[in-house]
Amino acid sequence: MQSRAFSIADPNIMRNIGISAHIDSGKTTLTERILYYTGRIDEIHEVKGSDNVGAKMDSMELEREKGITIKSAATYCEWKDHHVNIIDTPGHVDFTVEVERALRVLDGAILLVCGASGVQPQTLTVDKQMKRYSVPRVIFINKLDRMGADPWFCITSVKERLGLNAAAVQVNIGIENGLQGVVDLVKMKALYFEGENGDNIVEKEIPEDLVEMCKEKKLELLASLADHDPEIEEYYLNEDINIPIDVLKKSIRQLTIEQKFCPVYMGSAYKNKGVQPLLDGVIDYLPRPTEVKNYAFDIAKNNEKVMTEIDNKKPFVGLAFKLEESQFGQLTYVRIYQGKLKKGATLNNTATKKKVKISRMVRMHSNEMEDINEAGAGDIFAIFGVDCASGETFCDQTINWSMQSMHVPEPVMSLTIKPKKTDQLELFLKALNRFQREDPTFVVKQNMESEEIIISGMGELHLFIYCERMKREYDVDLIIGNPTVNYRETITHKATFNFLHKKQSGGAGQYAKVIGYIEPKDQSGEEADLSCQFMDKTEGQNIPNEYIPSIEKAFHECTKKGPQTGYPVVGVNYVLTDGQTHPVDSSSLAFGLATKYSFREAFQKAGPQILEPVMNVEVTVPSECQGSIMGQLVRRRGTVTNTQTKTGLFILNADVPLAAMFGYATELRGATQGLGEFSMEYKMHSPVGEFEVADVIEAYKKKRADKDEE
Ligand SMILES: Nc1nc2c(ncn2[C@@H]2O[C@H](COP(=O)(O)OP(=O)(O)OP(=O)(O)O)[C@@H](O)[C@H]2O)c(=O)[nH]1
Repeated sequence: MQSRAFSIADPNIMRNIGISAHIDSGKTTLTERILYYTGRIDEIHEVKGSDNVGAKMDSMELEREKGITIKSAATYCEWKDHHVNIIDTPGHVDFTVEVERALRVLDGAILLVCGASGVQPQTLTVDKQMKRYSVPRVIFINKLDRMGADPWFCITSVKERLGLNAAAVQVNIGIENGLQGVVDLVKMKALYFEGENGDNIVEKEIPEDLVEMCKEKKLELLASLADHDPEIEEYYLNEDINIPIDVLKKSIRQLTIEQKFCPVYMGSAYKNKGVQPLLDGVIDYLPRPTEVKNYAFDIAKNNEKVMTEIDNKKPFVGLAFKLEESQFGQLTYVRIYQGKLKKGATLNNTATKKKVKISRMVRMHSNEMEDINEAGAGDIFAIFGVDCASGETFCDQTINWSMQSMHVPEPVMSLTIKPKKTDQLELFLKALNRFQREDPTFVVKQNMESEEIIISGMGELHLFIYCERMKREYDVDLIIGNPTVNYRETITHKATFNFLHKKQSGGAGQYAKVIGYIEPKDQSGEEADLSCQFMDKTEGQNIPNEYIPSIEKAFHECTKKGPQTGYPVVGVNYVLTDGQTHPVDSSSLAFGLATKYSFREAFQKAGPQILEPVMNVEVTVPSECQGSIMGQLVRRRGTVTNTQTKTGLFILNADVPLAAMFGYATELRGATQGLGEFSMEYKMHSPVGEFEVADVIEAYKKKRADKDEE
């Protein structure tokens, strides 16, 4: 471990960037190259390389084996006197919360697109996330050395499928095996990457055969900027491509930061072509921390929205955005939104109200670290030995601010697990506890009746990875149950209730009457409203105020377990309009029970519906498998949403219920001699088909009956 004290970095020469993409697009490979060219590592190791070293960023053993990045690692490097923090974000859809967390703290991103496949399902997801957090991006079209690569097809798919105003700032020189370099359209110069690892950039004139194309592409670039920039419009209308470099760069920078434009770079990380100009692009076009607006909520002032300022003199505000268990204790990644931090300082955790002393600060370089004594506004670093959960805010003791909370998606799938041997129970619980603190989408619940542990997450692979880590890191063997889909229940129309709960024979009596209705929530907004809300619309004192809280509580209790499937109820309002009490026999207990019965009764009348998670599935197969693939997905209740054919490949998108996707990997492999690939991401919850409803209800009844028998 190296130890080097750093002085505070100037936020004006700082960039906080992430690299996001569809699985296998080459993020790890690209990051590895970036670390190499910036001098952070001396050698290049391939992701699935035969040298057994593995790329630097994939620090977990499991990651190396699988060759996929499942945990984001933060690192930093220096490029042309700039200090660049990079978060390598995982690409697989099952790990989106890691991507979201990374995007939350970044000021800009590289959106990586595979040069042969263009926009893929996960590209859509990360793009949506970038839009949600207003992250400006530059695009890198990678793998241009691959068979079938076509940067112009990719740019069209970026424009059409992501709806981005994107244009190339480069033109490739050669393609596939013949990829030689790129033309820089801003400077109108050809760039070649010579030497064993492409370290040596040689600038030449544009090759004769590309001159016309470069002129055309430069005009396209000007056209994309002209709509938003009158100065560029002049050049464009005059078809004047000899625009001064600084004028063009200034426009690209401004429009990129405003998210009105995305400059597109291209090359091949693997073949060491085009990475250094991309780094220049990060510095030239992505924002400094000082150019990004961030807000916090002032808890002392009733959560008033306040703007944080990248200013070292202001009180410290930092967000813990990622936790990792390391051999030295819990490692917490922090992004500073305001102020600076010195080792030894004491901070407040706004969520827990606990004071914490910062005794060790480090900068991470994958799984290695460097000790630092202080860090300043805008920077990203890590602290040791601080007890907190991800998403919590730390403040200087003079203020009490909270950064906005992060969007955490609902888990869509569950598994029951238990340790094979009872003496492993303690380790088993310890591991579960740790995984939960690291990952808010990994949810652990105990079924009180069966004493089973149920883990829920974002998909099969997500849960599988945790089971695997349990074995490898804690040596706990598991008994794993069948995966189940997380259904939800809702209603389709309004239904009234008028329910009297009365028990007045012997002992203390019970009397409570509730009148009102339940109704589905308004779903006209962009995102589904899954909350359940209690509304008190009573007038007068037919139900005294003291009973209202127990009615509200009982309603929320009911929504935790829907009557048909035992899964939660979503998107329902319970509106109380009137009621009745008895001078002696009414009580909170009686009103609680009346509410439960009224809800159950009204629910049956309100057109109950069971919802299931539906996935956006993308399958890529050799063209000749087209027919069988369509058939497979239709049998799995899929609805085809898009198909395309490209250089011998057939690409199909379909919405398919998650419950129908179990075992698909094996079926696809069988039908395509192992040549087919698929990926899926959660899209929405939709009503279960009419033929399947009975099965889902039956399965729930059977489960309950089995439990009763036990
Ligand atoms: N031909 C070619 N292959 C590449 C290129 N970049 C990466 N690859 C290969 O593509 C595969 C995936 O690369 P990774 O760098 O692991 O991709 P990733 O996006 O980090 O993958 P995940 O973390 O699993 O999403 C590896 O076999 C790489 O060697 C490239 O420019 N050209």
